[in-house]
Amino acid sequence: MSIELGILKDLREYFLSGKPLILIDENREKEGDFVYPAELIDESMVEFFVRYGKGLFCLVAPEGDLLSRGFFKLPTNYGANYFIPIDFGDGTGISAYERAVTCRALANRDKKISEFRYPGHVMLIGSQDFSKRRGHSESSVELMKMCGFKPYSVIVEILNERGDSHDFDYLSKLAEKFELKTMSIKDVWRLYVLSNELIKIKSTAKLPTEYGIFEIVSFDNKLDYKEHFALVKRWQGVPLVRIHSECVTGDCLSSLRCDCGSQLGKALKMIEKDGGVLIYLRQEGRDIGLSAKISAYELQDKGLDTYEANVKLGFKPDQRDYAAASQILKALGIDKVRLLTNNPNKVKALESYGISVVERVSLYGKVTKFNVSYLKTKVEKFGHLIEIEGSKEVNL
Ligand SMILES: Nc1nc2c(ncn2[C@@H]2O[C@H](COP(=O)(O)OP(=O)(O)OP(=O)(O)O)[C@@H](O)[C@H]2O)c(=O)[nH]1
Ligand SMILES: [Mg+2]
Ligand SMILES: [Mg+2]
Ligand SMILES: [Zn+2]
Repeated sequence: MSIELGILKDLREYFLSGKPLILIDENREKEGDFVYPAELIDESMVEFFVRYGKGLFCLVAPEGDLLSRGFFKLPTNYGANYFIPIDFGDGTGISAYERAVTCRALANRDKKISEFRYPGHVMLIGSQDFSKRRGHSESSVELMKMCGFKPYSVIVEILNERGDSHDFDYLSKLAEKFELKTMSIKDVWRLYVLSNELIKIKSTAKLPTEYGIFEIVSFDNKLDYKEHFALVKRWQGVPLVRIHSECVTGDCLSSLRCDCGSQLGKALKMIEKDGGVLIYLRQEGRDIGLSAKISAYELQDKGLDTYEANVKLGFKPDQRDYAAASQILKALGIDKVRLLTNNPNKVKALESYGISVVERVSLYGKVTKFNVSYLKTKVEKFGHLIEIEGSKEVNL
């Protein structure tokens, strides 16, 4: 059994043992929620959520499921996906026992809104596509499904003694005190990518190029809905693979500010000769987009380096995720690669998504007086393995 399936099996047993998970959103909200399967929740778990969570007690279901059963959205001016809060049964609705009954009733797919009272005391949230929104709602529902429960979760934000919901230290102390498991939404995303086939081959055509004749392949992509594509040359054994992030300035305009264009040409030559795959990821500007990259260049013209400029603009130094690349490789029937890169983070990222990198093959681009400081920053701040002085491609 893969490690991931083992994790999910353990998690199922953990929930069945009557313990909630602490799910941490480290990127967007920087908050932690208790999460528990709606079909299992009972009075004592609701009481625990209310006593130790203290945030908004919510029941999450896929948006389409709620709409199809007649539940309706509350108006919102900022995109929150709250639905009308509900009660099941004819009591006051607020007791721990009654809120547990309401959650379990909603988890019974046959029950329509007409069997509930509203507005009630259990806030309903519609979860959306996990590929489009990576919040507590989406990740908790997907986690329920991956653990073999129905797609209904109960969540509540965890507030510390002062009522602050952004206290990671408090979360780890609470986890220790009650021996609770914690996971990040990023962990859930990785399990989701490993458990679901989100990218499939769509079309394949012949593409004669100056470097030789390749097959160009497009994909149906339900992972991030971007138009990544691949160039393939039939290979023997473990394929030579280049995972190339889009760089319009380098790849199309032969910019000398970076080494992307020369890397692309070199990679195509090597793949044409050895056989293998070039995956072209639509991740312009280390995934900040072209116009933001030009703003980053503007800051670099004023003296910031490529790392500092991203951060100054409010981005991470490198926004990229390689989940799509891993699924494209699997769609092409590849799970072992010889990877053309100087970037150790790409190797680590691919391996975290289940691709084994049997060899890293350096791919030096041109070193020019226009890109030497950019390359030095990549070595010093991103850990890239480029021997600038040693590179044969130097024309300073
Ligand atoms: N934000 C930002 N992105 C840049 C800058 N210069 C180049 N890029 C982007 O960096 C990415 C480089 O992609 P790759 O060459 O595939 O990856 P890498 O990190 O250089 O690692 P290698 O595999 O060793 O080439 C592209 O998306 C470029 O658009 C810059 O100054 N700022
Ligand atoms: Mg949240
Ligand atoms: Mg590069
Ligand atoms: Zn570039």
